[in-house]
Amino acid sequence: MTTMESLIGLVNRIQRACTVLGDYGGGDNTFSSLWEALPSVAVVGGQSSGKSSVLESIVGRDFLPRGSGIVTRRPLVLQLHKTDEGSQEYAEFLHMPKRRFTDFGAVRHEIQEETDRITGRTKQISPVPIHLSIYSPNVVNLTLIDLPGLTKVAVEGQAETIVQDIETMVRSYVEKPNSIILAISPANQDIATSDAIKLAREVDPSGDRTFGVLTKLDLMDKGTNALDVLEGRSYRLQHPWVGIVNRSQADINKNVDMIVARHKEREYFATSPDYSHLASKMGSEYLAKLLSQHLESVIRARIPSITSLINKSIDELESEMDHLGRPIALDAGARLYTVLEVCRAFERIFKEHLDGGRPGGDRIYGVFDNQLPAALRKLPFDRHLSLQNVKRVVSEADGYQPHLIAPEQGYRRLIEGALNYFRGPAEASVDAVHFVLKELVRKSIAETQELKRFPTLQADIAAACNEALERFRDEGKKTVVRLVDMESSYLTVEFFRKLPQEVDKVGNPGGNPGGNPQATAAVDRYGEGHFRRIGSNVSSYIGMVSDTLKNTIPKAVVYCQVREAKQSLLSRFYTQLGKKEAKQLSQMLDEDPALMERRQQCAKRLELYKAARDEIDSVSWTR
Ligand SMILES: Nc1nc2c(ncn2[C@@H]2O[C@H](COP(=O)(O)OP(=O)(O)OP(=O)(O)O)[C@@H](O)[C@H]2O)c(=O)[nH]1
Repeated sequence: MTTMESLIGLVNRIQRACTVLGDYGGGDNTFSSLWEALPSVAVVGGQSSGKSSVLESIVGRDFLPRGSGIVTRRPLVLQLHKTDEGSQEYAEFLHMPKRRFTDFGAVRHEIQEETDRITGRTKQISPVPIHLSIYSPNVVNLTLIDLPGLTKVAVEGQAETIVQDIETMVRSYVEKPNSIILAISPANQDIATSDAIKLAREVDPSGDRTFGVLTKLDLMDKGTNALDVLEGRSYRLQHPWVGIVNRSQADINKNVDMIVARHKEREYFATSPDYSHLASKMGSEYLAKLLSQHLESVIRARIPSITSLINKSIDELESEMDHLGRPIALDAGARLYTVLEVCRAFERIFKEHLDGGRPGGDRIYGVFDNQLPAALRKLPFDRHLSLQNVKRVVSEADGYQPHLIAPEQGYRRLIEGALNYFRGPAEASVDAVHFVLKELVRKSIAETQELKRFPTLQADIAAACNEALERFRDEGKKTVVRLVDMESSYLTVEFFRKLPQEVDKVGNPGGNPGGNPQATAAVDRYGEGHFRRIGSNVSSYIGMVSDTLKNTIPKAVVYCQVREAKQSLLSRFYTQLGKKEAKQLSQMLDEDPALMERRQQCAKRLELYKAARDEIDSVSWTR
């Protein structure tokens, strides 16, 4: 069975971890707050209602700052730990963990000093809590949060907004559903005017989590009593009202000991004609026990939901941390490793785009299968091999002496002229593939999760890839143009060997294969049929070349561009990287500051939740 001590102690430890890691609610809303999930008792009351007195009575010690105006200007998280009878009482602040305070006057002084450290000596308020733990045999295990007293008017030296600021801060504590409200009202004032009850009614209309405390019962006018309130007739709450008699100002001035004051209070109720029937359920000691039991039962009920919040938050934070990437190491070697790792991740994605697995590589095949053949088909060979042009080229090639057999020069000029047209589609294929590759680089950079954190490295990789792709494009162009030039430099002889026979056949419709070609040529030399035949011969030669180039251009493009991009897109970049100094490497890894900040916050949060999970696990083991 989990002990009460361990449960309240558990929440105390988690609360301390929360404060150390900056989670005290109300702050950064991008994270779910663990603090807000923890049950706590918030002490609320108007100024001079007796809040400090109630807290001191519960502790049995005089340790809170006193004075005029707003004394409590930061929340005070007061964690009470019961120790063995006879052991020495001491106090500890979270902000100075090494020091044990046995002098409670010094505790008061430190609360004042620590308040001023954040708020300055002005009368400003701050939501950052002060954590104070008190270890004593005279307390019960309990955690209370003392909040600034609600006020109605700003006094000299205070900002006009102070009234609202205090209410906003107090409200932020009491409106969360896990907060138990200790609403302090003085008995010598009409309950209907109580600031504490007014606020409690707003945030907890059912009165489920409000404990009403009535102070100053001894200061009520003679002949009146507070039974209507204490017995729940004036304002009904789910929990019974508790009446309190604290030290009067005169007692404080006389330094009446708190333990003596507790005795006096007990005596007051025991002997009071009005309240003796309620005596066992009145007084600060009873209040402390009641709260402790209630807090314990609330914590017990909340543990499963706190555990699931913790586990859910750990999962979320871990996946966010994965997403954000690990923090970057400081030494040059580790930085170089990080850069290489990121580059490799990028290259992996780029290759997936080319090889399949990710889309885009198919567009390269699209260039070879559609764009190139379409461009080849569109070449203006009809114009080039029109009767008129063939006639002109052949005649010009013959000069003053017409050809005798086949117009060799004419053929060559016509073919060379036609072959030149192939340069266009060849170079266009190189360009088209270049743009596909460039687009794939852009996509791959965007898809490389690891690169997202490093805008500079992203730009460097993009520049290196584009530079490499330009080089591959140049090489690709040279190669395809060379393929075309090769076609011009040496024509396929075999094709032409067949020509005289064909000419012969055409010239000899009778089909005499042994006929004299010279004679036939001489007959047709100036006829249209002769030029048409030349045109059609050249056309079929060009068709043959076109078929060849349709196959060889893609080979050249893949060889020079695609294969190179796969194998050595970042080769030069890697060579340069090896020469870089630590400083240049760290410039490459200059993360987006917002991302760095977010990672730090996530890491802190994760630490908090893991610490909290360990705390909960440790309690479970003691069951
Ligand atoms: N006689 C008597 N005096 C009380 C009682 N409770 C508080 N007082 C006195 O009322 C005055 C205000 O009490 P505090 O405990 O300082 O009240 P507080 O709400 O903490 O006041 P601030 O911190 O100024 O908001 C002090 O002089 C107390 O001695 C009580 O039950 N009986």
